[in-house]
Parts: sequence; C-alpha cells; structure tokens
Amino acid sequence: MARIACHQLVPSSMALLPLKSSLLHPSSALLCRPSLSVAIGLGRRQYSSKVTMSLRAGIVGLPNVGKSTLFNAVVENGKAQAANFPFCTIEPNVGIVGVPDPRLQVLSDLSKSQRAVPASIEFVDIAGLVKGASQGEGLGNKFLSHIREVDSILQVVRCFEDNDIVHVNGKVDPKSDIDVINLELVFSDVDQIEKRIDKLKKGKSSPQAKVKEEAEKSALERIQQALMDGKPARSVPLTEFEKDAIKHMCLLTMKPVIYVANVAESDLASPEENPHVKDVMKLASELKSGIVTVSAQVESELTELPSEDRLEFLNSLGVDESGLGNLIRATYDLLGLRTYFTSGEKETKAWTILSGMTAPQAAGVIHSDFEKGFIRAETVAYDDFVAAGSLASAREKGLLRSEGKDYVVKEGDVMLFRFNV
Ligand SMILES: Nc1ncnc2c1ncn2[C@@H]1O[C@H](COP(=O)(O)OP(=O)(O)OP(=O)(O)O)[C@@H](O)[C@H]1O
Ligand SMILES: [Mg+2]
Repeated sequence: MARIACHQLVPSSMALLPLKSSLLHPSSALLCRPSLSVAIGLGRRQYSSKVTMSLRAGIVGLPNVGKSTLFNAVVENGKAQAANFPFCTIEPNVGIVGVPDPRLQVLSDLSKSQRAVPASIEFVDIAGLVKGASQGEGLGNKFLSHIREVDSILQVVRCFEDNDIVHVNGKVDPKSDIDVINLELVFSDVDQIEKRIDKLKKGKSSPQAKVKEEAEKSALERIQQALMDGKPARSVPLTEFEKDAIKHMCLLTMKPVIYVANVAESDLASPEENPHVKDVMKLASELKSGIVTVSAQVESELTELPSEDRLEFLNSLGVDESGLGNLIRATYDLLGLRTYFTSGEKETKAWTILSGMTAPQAAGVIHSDFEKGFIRAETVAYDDFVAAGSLASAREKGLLRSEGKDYVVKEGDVMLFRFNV
C-alpha cells in the first residue's frame, strides 16, 4: 500500500539516529572512516555505495594559531542555532554544527512548523602540526592520521600580531606557515604513495583485481610526480575509475582546503588592508582554494555574551555580523553539498545531499526504506513554495510536480515522498 512519506511520517526517534541523517560521497577524498560507515547497495550511480555520518571538516594549522578558539566558537555558535540537535558534541574535539540557511526559517514560518532543523556538518579540532610532522616530529604522524579521517581541511593561518602569544617560528608569516603545513601534507602523501607503489609492484593478484591495481598505480605515479613538483594530489586530473581505485589511500592533499585567516579584532572591519591577509588571499588563489577571514578571538568572546549584546559588540568593531555563518556555509559549499527541504507542521528540515542525486537517493538520506520503496516525489521549488505560501496552495496552483525515480533533485527543492513499505 502506498503511503505519503514526509517528515510527519518519520518517527521522531528516527531523526535522532546518526546513520539516518547521513549522506553519500562521490569524492575519492571522502569516506576515510571505515569505523563510522556501513555498506548499502546503491548501484545506480558512480557514488561510493556507503553511508556515513555527516561530513567532517578538520581544523588544521601550526600550534597556537587559534584552532581551538575557532573550534569552540563554531561549535558553541552552531549549538545555539541547532539546539535541537542530538549529540551536539560527541567528544571534546568533535562537534556537530547546524548550517545556517535563511530559507529554513521562511519555510518553517509558512508551514507553522513546531521546529526547524538545519543541515549539519562536523568540525574536528586537530592538534597543531610542526615542521617534521611527517617524520613523527611533535606526535606528527598521529595528528596527520587525524587529518586523514576528515573530508575537508580548514587551515587556520595566524594573521594577528600579539607579542604575548608565542608563534612557533618566532614571527607571524602566513606564507611560511602555509608552506610548512602543506609540505608536511605532501611529504606524508609521498611516503604513503611510495609504500603503496612498492606493494603494487610486488603484488600477485587475480586478473580482475589487476585492472583496478593498474589504474591505481598509474594514478599514484602521476600524483607522485605532481607532489614532487609541489602540487597537491587534487590538482591531478583523474578518471572516476582511478579516483575509486585510490580512494582507500585517503591522501591528505586530495582534500579540499579553505584558508581561514585569523585576524586581530582591530582588523575585522577591513581585513584586506592587513598585509598578512593579502598574502593568504594571494596564496589561496594560486592554490585554487577558498579563503574566509575571521577573528577567532572575537567569535569566542561573542559566544560568551548574551545574544542581545552581540550586535552592539560587533558594531563597535565595525562589522554587522559574525563571520562563523560564512565559514560554516563556505565549508558546506566546498564539499559540494546541496540542500533539499521537507516542511510540515511538525518540523521543517534541511537535508544534505550531493549534487546529481536522484529523488530516490535523496529519499534514502532520510531513511533507506524511503529509497527502497520509492514511488514518486511531489516536488516544488523553494521560490514557488514561498510565492504560493503553502504546499496546499502550491498544489492548487499546479506548482507541485510529481517526479519519478530519475528526477535529479535541485538545490532548494521542497519534497514529499511517496513510497511503498
Ligand atoms: N584572532 C585572535 N586575536 C588574538 N588572539 C587570538 C586570536 N585567535 C586566537 N588567539 C589566542 O591565541 C592563543 C592560542 O589559541 P588556541 O589555543 O586556539 O590555538 P591552537 O591553534 O588551538 O593551539 P594548539 O595547536 O596548541 O592546540 C590563545 O591565547 C587565543 O586566545
Ligand atoms: Mg588547540
């Protein structure tokens, strides 16, 4: 028997299970956490056939550059926005944060929802890396292995001058700091690749495994060359097959990077005038990575203030809003994530999918039964929903479309799934 499956029909306890609010990764940089993932048969696309918990962004950088300060502010801020998240903080250094999205509140108000639940992302505070980390310096190998487990990297770069706060290399120098971190990531990858290529050369495998191993070896040799030239693995063009073949390596320089320029509060109003920030901007553009400017110090002070005093404090520094929303949003976008919504009286919820996912796959993010028994999805674009004012009115106006299993979900779709159980 067909049932209309929407958020109201999802038992509330279901929404609390981490594996249900999960998503599927296409990228070879992803899925480096076997302990957190379970296999499911997906078949249809080139995506990895696994489901994991929400995506992780690792906060990386030299010691004492403001990583933990930023982490604490992000997690505290995210908690406030997503107070109804279960397990907000899993461990002292891993926090789940809501992704700010103004559309959520609009939909929630229109549907008179009892609650609004944002999409989520995980932030991980990783201990500082120093020169020689890839040789084990300063527990480097341990910290590098933590970076292997994240899906993207936020590299915090110190851009604030403060003689009371020790800089491990004696002076504030973003270019040198970025080089140190990137070189350690490169060295670590080179090391891994050398070992793997040796193993592949010696290996005797079945003809079937051989094809994949050949692809892996060819991809690794090209990456090795790029690394020798000081370029990251992500700069090497690879086929889908090659990406899949090297995925298990979890190469550090395959992960997308955002540089987080951590500035003094006095620079917050016009960070681009700070020469250190200029350096980071230039490098980020050369390395084809994103950049976000924040003051971790200000953000952490903001979380200590009652919410009614925050704007006044920000205004006193010459800005109108906290930089964290930007940072969280940029991280979400960097991972190639997309949002669709379910919206009704009980709750309005933002769900995370990857671009290119079909309606059944998007339904599977809510629950695997929704994907298995998928019949159709009633879908309305966000703008149409807002213009109509409600789902019922969108239906009356003919804006609600009935889409089948090949429909590729679009950013901002509001969806209602019909499925068989
Ligand atoms: N934008 C900023 N302006 C001024 N001081 C800052 C700023 N950001 C962080 N700090 C200060 O820098 C010091 C180091 O910060 P934090 O402990 O967050 O660094 P960390 O990168 O986590 O270090 P570690 O690698 O040792 O864990 C703290 O005293 C913090 O208050
Ligand atoms: Mg720290």
